Amino acid sequence: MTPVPDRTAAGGTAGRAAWTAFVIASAFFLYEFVTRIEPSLDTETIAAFFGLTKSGFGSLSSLFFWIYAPMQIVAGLVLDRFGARTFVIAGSLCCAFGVLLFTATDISGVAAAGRVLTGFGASFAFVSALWLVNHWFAPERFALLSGAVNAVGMTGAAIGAVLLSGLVEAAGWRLVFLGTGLAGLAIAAAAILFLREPASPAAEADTGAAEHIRQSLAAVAGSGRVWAISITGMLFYMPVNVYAGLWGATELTSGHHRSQVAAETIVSMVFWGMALGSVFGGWLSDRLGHRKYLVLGGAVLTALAYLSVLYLPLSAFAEGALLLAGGFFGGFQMLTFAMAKEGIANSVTGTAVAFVNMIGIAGALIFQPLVGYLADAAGGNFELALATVPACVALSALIVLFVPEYRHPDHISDSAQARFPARAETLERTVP
Ligand SMILES: N[C@@H](Cc1c[nH]cn1)C(=O)NCC(=O)O
Repeated sequence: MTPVPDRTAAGGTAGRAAWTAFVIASAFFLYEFVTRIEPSLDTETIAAFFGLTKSGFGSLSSLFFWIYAPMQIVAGLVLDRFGARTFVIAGSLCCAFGVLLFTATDISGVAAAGRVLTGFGASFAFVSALWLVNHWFAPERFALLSGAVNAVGMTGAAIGAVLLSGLVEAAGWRLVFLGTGLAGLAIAAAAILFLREPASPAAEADTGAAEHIRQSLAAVAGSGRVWAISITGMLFYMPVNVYAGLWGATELTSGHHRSQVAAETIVSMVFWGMALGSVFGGWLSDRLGHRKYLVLGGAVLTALAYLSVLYLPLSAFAEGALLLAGGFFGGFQMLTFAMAKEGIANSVTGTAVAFVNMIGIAGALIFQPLVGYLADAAGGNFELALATVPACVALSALIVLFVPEYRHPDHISDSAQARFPARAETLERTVP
């Protein structure tokens, strides 16, 4: 067992350093979320500027994800070995320089290199934030604070998109990209000046690169429990990627005859619900000291909400309210990160979080085109193709039912042991 460092972050200098790390890492996550959606703010002008067709522009924009997804596991491995500070600084710099390169050129190949650099830097944001939360704060605060990181990303991106589209209209996309590039440099500067490394097993690690990779991957990718949780997370996250992120508005306009603006507004409820639900779910889970049945209950309620929106004759208001609820209970999928990392040693937290995230993002790369293909095969019937959304979420509930609720001793702090000895013992036991 790895000794549990003092992660109580109760106040004083340690408390300040912990909260500073939380704010900087959340700001980096929010920032990378803005950079990923930024090209969508003025697709036609940007495509025309680089002389690209719609599909060429789509490919240019999606380069972000092609580097972001595989880099997750690399990010997790290096965080566990070297700590987070260097990678938050380097990641935010790469993200920012990628945006600046994109705006400085009129050659599509150079813009593509900029997009790859942005995706590369961005890949460190989410995993670093959860790694810092894990190592700066007590284990009983992980679910709440990781949910809060998610909420910052979601609300920041939602509000940022509205603000930035206004600015793009007023000042043009290149100036807005220049501004966001500079904002990234400001985050890197804040990290250089204020981000402190927490006490973690990385500080004492002396294994060679090959041995570290072998041991960490064996602990994470070699664990059936981690695989089951990752697939649960992927299926549970599927409505966000597939419904809210791509096809939901199309289904509401074509199947439910909503206007484009009404459909976009209704779909945006998913993100607001998620922001609230990931914080509430995390808070409740930390309070109860349980994860599994909250994931299960959240998934069942999410599936019911999407089933109702897809197949019941409802008013626009009721659709919005149900998607808010679907997003809210969908926010409970953030608990899959806590479940995965808590089952194994503290020294591989970054790799575990990164693995769950990578599988979740891979789901988007599979399901987004799959639903499009199903809709085409069904003669353009999205209502039918989107049955996969509640079906996947229901499947996630079924899978998590068979995942044991288990907490490795590294993730039970001394204070929790002292306060709840019986609960600590129960959590350590494998409960089917
Ligand atoms: N909530 C995650 C995605 C996820 C993966 N598995 C379960 N949930 C998320 O938003 N990650 C942020 C990212 O961009 O990587």
